[in-house]
Amino acid sequence: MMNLKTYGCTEIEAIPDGLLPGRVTELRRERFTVMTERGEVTAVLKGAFYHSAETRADFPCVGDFVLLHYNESGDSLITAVLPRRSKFSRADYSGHDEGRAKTVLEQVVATNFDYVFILSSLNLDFNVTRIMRYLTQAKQSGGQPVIILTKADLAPDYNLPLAEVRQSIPDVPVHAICSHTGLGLSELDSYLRPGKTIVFLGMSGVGKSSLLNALMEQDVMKVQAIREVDSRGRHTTTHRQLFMLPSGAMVIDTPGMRELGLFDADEGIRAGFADVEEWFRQCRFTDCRHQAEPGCAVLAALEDGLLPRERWEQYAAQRQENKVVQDKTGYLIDKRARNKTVAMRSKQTKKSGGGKNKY
Ligand SMILES: Nc1nc2c(ncn2[C@@H]2O[C@H](COP(=O)(O)OP(=O)(O)OP(=O)(O)O)[C@@H](O)[C@H]2O)c(=O)[nH]1
Ligand SMILES: [Zn+2]
Repeated sequence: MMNLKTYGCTEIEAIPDGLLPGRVTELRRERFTVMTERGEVTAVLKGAFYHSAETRADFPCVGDFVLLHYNESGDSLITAVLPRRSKFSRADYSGHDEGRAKTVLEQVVATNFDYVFILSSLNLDFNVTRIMRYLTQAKQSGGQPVIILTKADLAPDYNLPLAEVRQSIPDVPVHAICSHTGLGLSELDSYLRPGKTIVFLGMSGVGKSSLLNALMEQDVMKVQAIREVDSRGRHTTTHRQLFMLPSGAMVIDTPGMRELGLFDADEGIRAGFADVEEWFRQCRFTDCRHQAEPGCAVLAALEDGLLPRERWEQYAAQRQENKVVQDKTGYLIDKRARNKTVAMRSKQTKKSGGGKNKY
């Protein structure tokens, strides 16, 4: 029999009779996969849950420990979500018409992790300020941050940026790795202990899938280059979102976790270039592209030397780089909205009895 301790369950007080504890390893639409001491089961939420949950954040997500009514011959029923020791949430705008954000819902994307690996690549877009922004996010989550500098093979001398990060952020461990050669991976052993759970935070393309594959010692995730060719489906063989590593540690990798990294990239530019974007408000046209438009405040500021040309070029380069990331974010949001519409439609069909068998 599987012991739930293997899945990082520390202690559950007084389990009511007839209920079985488990950990959510996967969530698709409204169906959950839960690891329990009786093995892996599929489960749905008990109806009462929909009435008693006060906010969306109360609904279970990947990483949660839950209690369920075990059903041998069909879906088990999740009756409760146990208290979380850490969590990441994102703002969910999907319930609203475009451009008309009302109350923004909190959507939880991963829970009960011990470590937050902040991944940042050592290639050209290496940027300590961005790492610090992720660090703020990580600290709020309740997990313990660890900074991972990826693609060490692409840096002429990775010891330089490594020293720079260590100096700027002295209170957080920093490691340089290469998922392709395995360089530095053994330094991560101290985190990869049985029962420990890890999440990855970082921009698209920093090497999250590659690191997961390296730690899994097999290809469970497609890496970007391959994915662009087949253009569909992130996963190779599995839809799993909580991975058990050979070391006994676990990695949670949900689409929502990946989106967190994407959103931050855009925000990071806004925060890092406030001095540049401030000029935009003085442009004559609100949709000014700051190229050749009359009354463009940016062009005037460049002319007068009030905005250093170098700064403007840095900004433009970052924006360009981020465009790829934003397109991807848009794609994910669209996809989420589509899935939701489909789910709602099927619910309505069920309600009106359209989907039922005829006698
Ligand atoms: N040279 C080098 N390239 C790497 C390394 N790790 C990942 N890459 C490459 O970087 C690209 C992106 O890697 P992924 O692992 O797909 O990145 P990701 O963070 O999962 O990206 P998203 O799925 O968009 O979130 C791929 O072309 C990888 O081959 C590394 O250690 N060294
Ligand atoms: Zn302008």
